[in-house]
Amino acid sequence: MIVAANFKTNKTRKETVEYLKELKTIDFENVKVAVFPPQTALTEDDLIGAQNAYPTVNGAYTGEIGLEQLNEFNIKRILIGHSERRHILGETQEFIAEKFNFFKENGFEIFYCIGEPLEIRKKGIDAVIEYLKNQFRGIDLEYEKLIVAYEPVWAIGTGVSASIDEIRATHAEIRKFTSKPILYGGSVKLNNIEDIIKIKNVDGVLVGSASLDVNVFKQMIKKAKENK
Ligand SMILES: O=C(CO)COP(=O)(O)O
Repeated sequence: MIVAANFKTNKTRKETVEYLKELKTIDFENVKVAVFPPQTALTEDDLIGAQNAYPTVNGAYTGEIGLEQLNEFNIKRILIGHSERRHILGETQEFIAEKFNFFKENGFEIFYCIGEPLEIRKKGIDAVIEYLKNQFRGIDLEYEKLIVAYEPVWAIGTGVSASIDEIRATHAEIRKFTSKPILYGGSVKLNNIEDIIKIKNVDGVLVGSASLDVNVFKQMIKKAKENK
C-alpha cells in the first residue's frame, strides 16, 4: 500500500521540514509514504522524492536539475510523466521515455504517471486504454522499482474524482500491462479515500491538494491502512 503526496508548486523548504516532522508522528507500518515537494524543498529524507529532473548528471540545461543535484540529498525517487508536465510544460512521450530510462539506469524508484483528458474519456474505455497505451511507449512496465499512477486529467484539481466503477474498470485494464503497483490520483480526499482504496487493483493513491494539510494527509494514511 502506497500513499504519496505531490505538493506541486506549493510550500517552502521550511514548511516542508515542519510537515515531515509532523507526518512522522504516525506509524508507517504496512504503508509506503512518499512526499514530492518542490525542488527548493528537497532535503535528505527517506520519504522525499523529486517531482522532476532532467535526464542528465549535470550540464547546460538552464532551469533544470540533474542527477548531481539529487545525489546531494541522496534522493532515489522521482515522479515522471505527470499530466501537468505533459500538458503545461509540453513534455513528449519520447522525452518522458528518455527520462524514464535515465532514472531507471540510475536505480530510482519511479512513480510513472498516466491519464487521459476528458475528450478521450467521453469516447469510452477502449479509447482510454488506447490513449494510455501510447503513454506506455518506451517504458519498461516490469521495471522492479516502477509504481504506476493513473491520474485522469479531468479529475486532477477539479474536486471530482473518477467514479468507483471508472477506477475499477481502468485499473483492471492497466493491470493487463503491468504487475507493478497501480495508484489512483485525481481529487482523492479524506471523504473518498476509503472507497477508492478498497477497489481491486488500486494499490495506493497519489494525492495533490488534499495532501497540503499535514493533519488531513495523516488521517488519509490511517484510513488507507485501515481499509486495504
Ligand atoms: O495531480 C495529482 C497528484 O499528482 C492530483 O491532484 P489533486 O489531488 O489536487 O486532484
